[in-house]
Amino acid sequence: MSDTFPGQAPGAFYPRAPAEPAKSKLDRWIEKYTALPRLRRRARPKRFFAWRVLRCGKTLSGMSDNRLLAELHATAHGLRAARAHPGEALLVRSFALIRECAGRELDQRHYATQILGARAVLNGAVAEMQTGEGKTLAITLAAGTAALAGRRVHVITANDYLAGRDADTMRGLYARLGLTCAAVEPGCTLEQRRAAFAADIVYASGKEVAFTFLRDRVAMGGRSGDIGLRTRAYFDGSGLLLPGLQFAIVDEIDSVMIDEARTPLILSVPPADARIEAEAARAAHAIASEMKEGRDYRIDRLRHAVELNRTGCDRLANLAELMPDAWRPAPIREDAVRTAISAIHLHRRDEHYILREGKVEIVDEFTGRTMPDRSWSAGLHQAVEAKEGVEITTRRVTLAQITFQRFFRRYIHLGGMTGTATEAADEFWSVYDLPVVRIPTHKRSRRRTWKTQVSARAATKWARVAKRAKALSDRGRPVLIGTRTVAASEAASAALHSLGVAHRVLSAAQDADEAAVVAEAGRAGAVTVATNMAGRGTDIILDAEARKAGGLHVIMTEMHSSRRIDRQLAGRAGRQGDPGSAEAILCAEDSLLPEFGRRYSRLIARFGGRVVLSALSDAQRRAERTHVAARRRLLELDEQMAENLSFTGTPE
Ligand SMILES: Nc1ncnc2c1ncn2[C@@H]1O[C@H](COP(=O)(O)OP(=O)(O)OP(=O)(O)O)[C@@H](O)[C@H]1O
Repeated sequence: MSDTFPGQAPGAFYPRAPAEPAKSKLDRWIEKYTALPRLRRRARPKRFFAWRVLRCGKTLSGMSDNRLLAELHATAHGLRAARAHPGEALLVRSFALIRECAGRELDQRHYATQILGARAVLNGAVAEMQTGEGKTLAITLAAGTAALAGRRVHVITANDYLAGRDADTMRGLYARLGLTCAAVEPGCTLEQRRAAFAADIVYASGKEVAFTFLRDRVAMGGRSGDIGLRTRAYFDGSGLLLPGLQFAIVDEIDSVMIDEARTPLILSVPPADARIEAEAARAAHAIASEMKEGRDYRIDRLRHAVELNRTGCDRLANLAELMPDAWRPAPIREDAVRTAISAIHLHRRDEHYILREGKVEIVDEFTGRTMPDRSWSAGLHQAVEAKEGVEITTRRVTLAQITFQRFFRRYIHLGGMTGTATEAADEFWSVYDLPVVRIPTHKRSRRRTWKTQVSARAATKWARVAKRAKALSDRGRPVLIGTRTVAASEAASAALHSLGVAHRVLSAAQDADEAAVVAEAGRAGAVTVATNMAGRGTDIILDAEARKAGGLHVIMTEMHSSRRIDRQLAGRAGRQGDPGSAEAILCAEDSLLPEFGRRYSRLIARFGGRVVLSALSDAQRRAERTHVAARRRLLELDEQMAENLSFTGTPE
């Protein structure tokens, strides 16, 4: 089956895939047995292809830089002429040239497995390459080839830090290929953003590109057809920031396109009457603080919902004059107070959010990072601000919104890589039409998984964690302690202090010197406490002494709400055939349990570790199912909204 990589809508002003209506269940079912196997076959590892690239590389290694450049020009010309079906020989040539340039520029030549991964991406698949297999370098083969063929490539990373880091590392290689490369920094001006997106290869987080696309959609002002856009560009400059959505390669694709896909992206502006909004949020908070759980309201922690009872509603009716006029009608005041109660009881500081310079910043559960430019919707953000007594920001007016699911489907070509795709293979297919293929590892993994320890109380857990870290660090092994929240990082840090273990902490609250902390985490005897920030994409490089002592040991101190995140954290150890180990030290008070079944956490604590472990695993599976259902609901709503809008004449 021949290789193919589209990405170009010939001659389009703003190339992007059409917004297709949702497929019926029957269509999906038929495609699962017809299209999916075909796509998988096309992308699956073909060792002969890798062998041809390596062999071609031998002929290139003796060439001068100038001769190599001439070869590159000829290959780029061939790729452009071939359009969507370049043929295997051209791809082999292009891969071998990029590989040779990487050898000269970075002193790293792609391994056969990286060649297979990149080929899968070019063929529109998700390549599952184990953690530490070198996806960052593998992506350069796919991105470089697509850019040489004239496509505008977006390499989407899991966060802004990785976008900057990867662009900086690979810029020299791309320059050798005659290609420009840029990273999009959050908070940059529109001009800087436009300049960055003009590069051949752009590294950016998914959120940055999606927001830029939303801005463009607003700027298009309903003209999304080619002629409309060209006419507008002719009269007043295009004003658009992106050169369309041609070719995306998504690193850590499950994090970007699945975990982050639970909330829609919203482009918004502040409203006119900000002062009254703030007054209402403060009044609702004051009333909510007077009310009592059980007497006035009930909290369903499983569903994250608050219900006012009769007494609560009556009490609120008596206090209604504290609210501004517009908030006095019963449904509105009740909604505001329910939100305030939820802010008080269901949203915890240093877990769901942190306070930085008087501002509430949401902490993303999956990445452990703060999301300074995001806010909770429906007044919740303001309610949390009122609870914290900080300045209340205004609820913003929505200009445009899109879900990640619908955004990524607008790319003409889509492919990606991750270490953890299998668990989400069904979702990749049903939502994005992406098959998943497994790529073999370069070297056999030497990572050992130790037996999980479970205790009843959190205090015992932290003491065990600190003891383990001390014992290993004394033997010269670096230790990474993975936590789920900022508060847990503090607990781990206190336990380490009590045993006199020197360590560093990396969390959403202290992310300024991330690169420096990561750089030191692989030194012999180093102990690092980190939230999920270090759980994905982070490359902890061991020094010789640490390698000799047995490599990095990862301690997971809590299960996450998805098995993929646990696997990513363990994957910091034993990379590229290095020695290493990972273990979980858990307890019955871990927050995964209260979130999904606090009712029985005390009960199971009385039983042994096996019961707690199976309750935790059960809670994890339940959390996964809840999240899948939430994403499906969000997508259905979004598709419905898009259909209604197109019915009323707005096609995007
Ligand atoms: N071909 C190569 N030759 C030598 N070193 C390599 C090669 N490819 C990758 N590496 C090194 O392997 C390490 C791991 O690479 P990288 O961080 O890209 O892995 P990854 O697959 O993205 O891991 P994760 O899934 O954890 O994000 C890096 O230190 C990188 O420099």
